Amino acid sequence: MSEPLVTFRNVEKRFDDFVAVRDMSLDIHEGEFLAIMGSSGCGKTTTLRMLAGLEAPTSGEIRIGGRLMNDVKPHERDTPLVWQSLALFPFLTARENVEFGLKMRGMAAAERKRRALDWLERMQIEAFAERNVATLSGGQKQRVALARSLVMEPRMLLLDEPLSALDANLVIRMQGVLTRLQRELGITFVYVTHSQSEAFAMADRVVIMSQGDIAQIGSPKDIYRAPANRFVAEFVGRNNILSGTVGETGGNGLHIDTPQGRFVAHMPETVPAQGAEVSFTVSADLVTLSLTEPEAVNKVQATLISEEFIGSVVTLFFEGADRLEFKVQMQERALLELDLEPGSAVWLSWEAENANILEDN
Ligand SMILES: Nc1ncnc2c1ncn2[C@@H]1O[C@H](COP(=O)(O)OP(=O)(O)OP(=O)(O)O)[C@@H](O)[C@H]1O
Repeated sequence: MSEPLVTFRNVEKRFDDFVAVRDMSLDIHEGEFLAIMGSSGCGKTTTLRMLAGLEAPTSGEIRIGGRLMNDVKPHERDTPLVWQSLALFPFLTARENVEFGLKMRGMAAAERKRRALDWLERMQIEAFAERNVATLSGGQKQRVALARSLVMEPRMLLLDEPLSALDANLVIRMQGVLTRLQRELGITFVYVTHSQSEAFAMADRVVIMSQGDIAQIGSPKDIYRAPANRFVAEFVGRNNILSGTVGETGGNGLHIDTPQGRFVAHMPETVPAQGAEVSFTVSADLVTLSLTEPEAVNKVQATLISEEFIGSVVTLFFEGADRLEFKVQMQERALLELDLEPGSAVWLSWEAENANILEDN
């Protein structure tokens, strides 16, 4: 693979005694869409600000295109940042804001106007081109800010919650617009968000951060199907997490004894010793629900507690032995055929290959 565009090597950022980013090592490749996700205060924005040159790392190295960037000022970089609270010029129109950078580069008036209008149109706000930005809504301003950065066709764009002020429908539309543009233009996107659906829908790779550390880096599918640790498993998606001790190994997989019964998981690359404590996850959409006892290796009896509908997908919450919560996700249509109500007793089952052993508990 070619040299990464960006490398973080053992980067730490401290504010006095507080460690906001700890020993971060990360490569970002040219043309990649990388999302950084995590709960509030985990260090996402600090990471992005270091990349933009707005904060200097306390230790470690950040390189862009091979060049050491630790002390390079923001204006000497080709890495514009689109913020939650964006610094548009309030006394200019939307179009003038978008044109600003091109004007600074000395582009002729007609050409920069054409380009600014083109980008405002792509962001679906051409109707507001001649309006003073101070009179625009938060979501309209966010799109002007995106147009203003994209019109410069930078090599890399840093985005901090750029869609946070938009309503749900517009978020989905803008996700489509941004991913298409990113692929077409080949710009490297580093995109900070606390929204899992946004990160997973758009990014090639997702970095999950927890209290200044990287908890996992991987494709959305890898992180969704094979969370590496309990933090990621709880943070991402609808995972069932079971814990127990390793029974005999070999044969058809790893046997794990838990308070809910003995289960079989497919053999992980590093086989834990007999008697070791392990946890494994099963995605809620990989659990099968039956009214009668199924012919399955892994099965539990459980009682329905509640249901949660999001669009046509429903998540069912069950209680199993030892009061463990189980989640099952299915299409609403399939649920209707089962005719369940709170208190209904069912069987839940899953394949051994869908049990993912956590690398650390
Ligand atoms: N200039 C600063 N001085 C002191 N502490 C800071 C400073 N900037 C950030 N921090 C602290 O560092 C931690 C990480 O902050 P950061 O803004 O990177 O979090 P985040 O993951 O982007 O959170 P959010 O999703 O809430 O924006 C927080 O605890 C924050 O209070």
